[in-house]
Amino acid sequence: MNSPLPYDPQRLAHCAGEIIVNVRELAQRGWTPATSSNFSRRIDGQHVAITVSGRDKGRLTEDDIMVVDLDGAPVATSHRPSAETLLHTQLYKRYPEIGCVLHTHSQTQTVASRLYAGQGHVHLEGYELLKAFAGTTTHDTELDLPVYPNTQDMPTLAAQVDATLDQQTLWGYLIDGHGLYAWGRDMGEARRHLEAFEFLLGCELELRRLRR
Ligand SMILES: CSC[C@@H](O)[C@@H](O)C(=O)COP(=O)(O)O
Ligand SMILES: [Zn+2]
Repeated sequence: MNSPLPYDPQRLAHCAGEIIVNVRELAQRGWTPATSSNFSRRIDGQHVAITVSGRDKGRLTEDDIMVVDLDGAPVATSHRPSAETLLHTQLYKRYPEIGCVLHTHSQTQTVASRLYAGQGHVHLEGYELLKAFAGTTTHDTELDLPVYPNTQDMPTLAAQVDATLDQQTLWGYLIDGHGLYAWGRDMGEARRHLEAFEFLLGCELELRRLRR
């Protein structure tokens, strides 16, 4: 007899469904080129649904979503999780209220990451859309979106993210030449944050072009 699963399969099906529907829309905008990007959703206090490594994120099915524990180890599956699983699980581990992490590779995100890598952050100030970030109630605010150097060494990157999180509340960050991570308490909030960063980075790039 098969041993029972350590998570609720109905909850997994719900999380996988949310990922499939939302990521299809993000992919249609061109934010997940060439199998890039990865996505996850918290199932419960110890388990996370995450995309299988290397899959075409624009055509996800239930077989492309697997379960890992908060250390990133696969649970009841032989699939290989995203190469960047640690960047997801570090957030779920640190913040019990976080329910969703979205990572995309749009052109706007990637170009902005290149332009602002030297500075280490993108300063965002004076935009009405800053109110899209949870906890912000006025446009009269500012935030620095960090830009970390790219590396294939996930523990190194995760340690840099952790160090920043010790200093300030964040809803996302850029990786140089790579893309954006954004998160939230549920899919809707994570997606709102992702879309807000995309829009604000687009504004910064356009302003830079016009001021040249
Ligand atoms: C296809 S290049 C992009 C990858 O190296 C990586 O950055 C990425 O976002 C997707 O990796 P994955 O292992 O499929 O989750
Ligand atoms: Zn990536």
